[in-house]
Amino acid sequence: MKEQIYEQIKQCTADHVYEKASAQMIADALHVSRNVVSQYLNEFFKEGRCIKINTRPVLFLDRFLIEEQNQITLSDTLYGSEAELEAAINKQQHLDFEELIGYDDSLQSVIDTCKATISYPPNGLPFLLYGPTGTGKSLIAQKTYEYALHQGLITQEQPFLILNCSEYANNPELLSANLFGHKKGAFTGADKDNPGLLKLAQGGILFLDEVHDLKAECQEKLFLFMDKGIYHMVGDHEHWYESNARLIFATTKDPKKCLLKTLLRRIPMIITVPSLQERGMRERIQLILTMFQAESKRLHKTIMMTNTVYQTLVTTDFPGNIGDLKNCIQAGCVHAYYKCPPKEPTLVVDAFDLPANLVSLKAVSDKRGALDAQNAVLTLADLSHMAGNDQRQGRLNKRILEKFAAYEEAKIGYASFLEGCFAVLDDYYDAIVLKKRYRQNAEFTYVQTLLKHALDLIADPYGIHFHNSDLIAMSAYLHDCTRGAYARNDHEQHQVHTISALHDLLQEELHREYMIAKEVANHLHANADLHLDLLALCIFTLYFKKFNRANDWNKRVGLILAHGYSTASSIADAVNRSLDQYIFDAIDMPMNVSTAAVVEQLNAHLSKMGHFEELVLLVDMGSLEEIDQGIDASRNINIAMMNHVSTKMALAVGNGIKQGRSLQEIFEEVAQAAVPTYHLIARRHKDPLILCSCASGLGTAERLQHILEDSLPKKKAIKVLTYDYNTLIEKRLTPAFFDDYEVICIVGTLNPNIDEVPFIPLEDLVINVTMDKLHDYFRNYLDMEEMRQFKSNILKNFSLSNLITTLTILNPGILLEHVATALDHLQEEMGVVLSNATCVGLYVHICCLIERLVTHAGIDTYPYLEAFVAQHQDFIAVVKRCFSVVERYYSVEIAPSEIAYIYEYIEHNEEKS
Ligand SMILES: Nc1ncnc2c1ncn2[C@@H]1O[C@H](COP(=O)(O)OP(=O)(O)OP(=O)(O)O)[C@@H](O)[C@H]1O
Repeated sequence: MKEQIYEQIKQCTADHVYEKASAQMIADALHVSRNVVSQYLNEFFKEGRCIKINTRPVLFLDRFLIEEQNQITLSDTLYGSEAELEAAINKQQHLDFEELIGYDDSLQSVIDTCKATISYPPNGLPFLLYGPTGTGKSLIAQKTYEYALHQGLITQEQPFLILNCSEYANNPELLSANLFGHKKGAFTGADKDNPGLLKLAQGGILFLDEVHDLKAECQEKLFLFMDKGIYHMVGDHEHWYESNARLIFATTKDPKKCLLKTLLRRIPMIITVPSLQERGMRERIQLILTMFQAESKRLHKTIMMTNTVYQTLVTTDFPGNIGDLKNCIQAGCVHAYYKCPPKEPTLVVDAFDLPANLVSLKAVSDKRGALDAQNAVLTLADLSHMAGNDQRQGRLNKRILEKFAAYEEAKIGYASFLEGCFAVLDDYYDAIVLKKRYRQNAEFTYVQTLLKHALDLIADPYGIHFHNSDLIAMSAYLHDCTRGAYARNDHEQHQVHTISALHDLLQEELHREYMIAKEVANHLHANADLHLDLLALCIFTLYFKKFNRANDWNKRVGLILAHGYSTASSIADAVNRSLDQYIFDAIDMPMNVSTAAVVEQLNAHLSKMGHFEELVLLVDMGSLEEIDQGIDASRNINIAMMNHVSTKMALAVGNGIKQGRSLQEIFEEVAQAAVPTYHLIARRHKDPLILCSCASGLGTAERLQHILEDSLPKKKAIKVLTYDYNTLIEKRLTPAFFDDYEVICIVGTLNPNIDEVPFIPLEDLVINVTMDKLHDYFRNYLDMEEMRQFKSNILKNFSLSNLITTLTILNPGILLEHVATALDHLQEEMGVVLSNATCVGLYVHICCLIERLVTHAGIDTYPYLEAFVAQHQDFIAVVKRCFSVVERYYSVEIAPSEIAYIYEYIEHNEEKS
């Protein structure tokens, strides 16, 4: 509802029917309560969207529309009356030439010349406006005067006077008398002195319209005045009179044919004013709009027109140009006004209201059919859209195309062409941003938000940054693109070839900016259905180049080519972002493509890249020679390649490119730094571990494991595992084992000699010689109290009898007795005395051995068994003898493999002793 009310206000403002912009009238129109409307209107006023005119009733007008229509910025939004508002507008305007439609387009050069000529020191120069009737010559002369006034060239007291020479075509004497003045009695009827217009225009401007009707004699007199500043009044040939009036002439006829050469020589500037036909469609729509607006204001009615009327007005070739068009519109409004009931607020002008000679009845009925089908009744707001917004954009497009035409015709070089385009964009920016000539309505805000999002997403990562005001200018352009399609297409139809040539040039020369523009265009199209046509794409490309003037992205291009779903693009994106510049493009390749396919993709990519001089190529794998040979040889470029890609490296290369260093230098440095270094960091927490491994077999080890587990105060903190003795000595501990465990020590019967891990012989635990070592090995894992407990448990659990009881299922007392006796025999027979520790070790080992044999789990493997048997026959025989009682008692047989281990014990004893 709120926006509906605002729309109503906008409509009333657009149509100049201010009296309908009161709360009551709007409430009636929208069938809502007056109070609701009033509340919203006051909100608009507070938000600064509406102007409030404190009359009775109070009126509300669309502030932005008023500002746009008058091309001003209002500081106040509250006025006592309409007159007060008008005065505020007039005060700000000081517009002079800007009031002319086409002032910065078709009339631009006309106006520039007028300004320059009238300001020429010391007193300005005369000039002649030449153009068909009704093209605005009188108006331009009038505006020149206002300009001179505003510029302080003349004062308020110094007038603008007009002499239309054609009015005196049949009475040249009277013309002369009016122009130069006359003395009393100079001719019949001259009953008093007349100073003449030249004198009256002293210090100001005298506009001599239709000057071709000035007789030769008069032209000569005028020539003398222009030459010497003096003249005779009619009837007084004795005195010379002086005037410093500035002269402006106008004619519809060829000046060379209708003016004396002498006079013509005195007029240094002949300014040709274009006909209505030459004004182009946009200006014509603007003219129609302002003329209808003027009528709407005058008649206090909203004006609409049928499509037929509109079509007629835009297509008819009016011989009397703008004057005729105006007459036609006025006549149409007058006709419609008489048909319209007095209280009807809207005036619809239809084809029958126009002068009969303009519209053939057939055409009317034909167009009526089409009209009904389209239900096309146009409001002035529609016209405003078609002409107003589009005008600026159209001008921008036109000027860019003019620059391009000059480039194509080799009148300017590429650099000047670009600079020229930037200047055009700057002008557009001035018009939109500095002069605040853009109406920031909801639709505009929407376009701006969309564009900002697209630019942040797409352009920003490439280092293209812009100010908010640039964004407003671009949004205004985009906004216009979405609107005045009608006028644009009409106007630019014949320029399709030029536009496509411009497009090709920019794609080639500004390839990267072009690609960004294209991405933005695709984004806008996909997300908001906004369509950028080819020319708009070119304008966006130029904008991006303008924001990025300092960098020549298109000279050296970087390309990352890597396998994987988004490897290359991710690296390129990261580097472009961190260097804040568009350095790398990326090609992502599937994992399993051949080098030939890579080269094919590469060439396809390069062919789209336009003109560049150096290519820096980073590929993740593949032969550089093959790639080099595959690159399209016709490209006249330097190539630097590296078959290695990482973000760090791409960053270093990118940095070198950004700094403008030579490719040789960049790559040398990068290659040197590319040698990889490595460092393994194992931070994972490993479990501390005691490993039990016994030559007496896994069973012994497992029992040992249980004793140790029982002895440890914190069972879970330190793990106890078993490991097969033979595997251990053959294969050692694998590195993976150390990855998982922190092996504190190996406890067992025989030393497996693992370098990295200390060994605690079982017997040492029994005979109690290892307490210091235990302290060293376990201090990192046990606190003082735990250590004390651990040691005391070891003492308790590792007494020989306890150990044997735990390790075997046999009667420990009998078993130990047998083993001790047998070992005593052995020492005797061998003539050796084994150390206490070795004995204890052998007790344990042999007890376990016997139990294994009893339980049929004997060890029949021993590395190098054959060699042992061959070399140690005697020892085997001695053992057999000494242990014959044991063998018999337990009904077992000690195999050579078992004897080999006993041998090792004894041999170690020798090493120890
Ligand atoms: N650029 C313009 N913008 C708006 N209105 C214009 C413009 N040019 C002309 N007009 C309007 O067109 C009408 C004809 O203009 P004007 O009388 O100045 O033309 P002219 O060339 O002097 O004609 P003539 O040669 O017949 O004297 C006027 O009502 C004028 O206000």
